[in-house]
Amino acid sequence: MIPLYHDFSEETVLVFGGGSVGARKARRFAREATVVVVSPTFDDRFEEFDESEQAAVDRIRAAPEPEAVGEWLDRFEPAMVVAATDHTELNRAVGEAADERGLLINRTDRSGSRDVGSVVVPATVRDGPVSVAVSTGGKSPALSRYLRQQIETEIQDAGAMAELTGELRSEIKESDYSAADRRAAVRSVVRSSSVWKALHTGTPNAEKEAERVMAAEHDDKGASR
Ligand SMILES: C[C@@]1(CC(=O)O)c2cc3[nH]c(cc4nc(cc5[nH]c(cc(n2)[C@H]1CCC(=O)O)[C@@](C)(CC(=O)O)[C@@H]5CCC(=O)O)C(CC(=O)O)=C4CCC(=O)O)c(CCC(=O)O)c3CC(=O)O
Ligand SMILES: NC(=O)C1=CN([C@@H]2O[C@H](COP(=O)(O)OP(=O)(O)OC[C@H]3O[C@@H](n4cnc5c(N)ncnc54)[C@H](O)[C@@H]3O)[C@@H](O)[C@H]2O)C=CC1
Repeated sequence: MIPLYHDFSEETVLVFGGGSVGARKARRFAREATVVVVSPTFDDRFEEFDESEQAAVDRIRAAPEPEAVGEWLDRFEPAMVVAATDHTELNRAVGEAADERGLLINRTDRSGSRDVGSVVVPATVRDGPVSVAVSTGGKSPALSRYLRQQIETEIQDAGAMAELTGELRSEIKESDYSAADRRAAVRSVVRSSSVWKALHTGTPNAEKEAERVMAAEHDDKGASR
């Protein structure tokens, strides 16, 4: 399996099953998508959603039979469907109906090899625009979760570093740096312990420090030519 990132803004994600797993997936996709959850019962976790999550998640109380699943997909035209019920036949019908319509499908009750369009939801860590996704190929979701917790501390302030180097990249694109010098300059900043330190301590001079590191790298290169 090969990880890709998918933009769900302006899209609908349709979840079948309002148990603990349905709640977790609904919350995950509510970050970007409009989420519709169809289920006869809803777990208490739905009550713990914050305001923006509540606003993005519609709950519909219904218990469709497997033959009726296609109608729900046609009604909401989702980009992705999540099968998260405890009803295997229904989850299978959701998978088939999504496949017939060429929609992405997440079978939460399955691991192992998958058909085209059948996707796995990884454990995800975020810091601003930076995200790290972990999957064990379905072998051990608990390990994905554990590794996600470890990575959380590793990527502290990576979001601020992404913003900072994003700006510097645009600036030096306008300058007379060669492509090779540009790469070396940005690399020197993301590897710089002094820039990371400035970001960790929240001092306002991270940008100045980054510019200093870049200029030193540029001078070094100039000197060696
Ligand atoms: C294939 C996959 C399909 C998918 O859902 O996309 C899948 C399938 C299954 N999970 C099961 C169980 C558990 N899942 C979790 C947790 C998570 N599961 C997630 C993803 C995935 N789970 C996909 C593969 C990811 C990968 O490749 O690693 C995470 C990462 C993302 C998320 O769901 O948001 C989220 C952690 C999020 C976080 O914390 O960051 C825990 C841990 C816990 O709850 O503490 C347990 C109990 C412990 C255990 O079993 O390991 C079962 C058995 C059910 C049963 O026994 O009935 C199946 C079905 C089967 O294996 O057949
Ligand atoms: N991918 C993952 O991370 C995990 C997946 N699982 C799998 O996910 C399934 C669900 O797990 P939980 O949420 O813990 O179970 P749960 O029992 O808490 O929730 C199941 C939900 O499905 C609903 N449901 C039943 N029939 C339905 C129908 N016809 N249409 C719509 N909704 C219906 C129930 O009302 C309930 O809200 C399990 O069967 C298991 O195979 C379990 C744990 C983790």
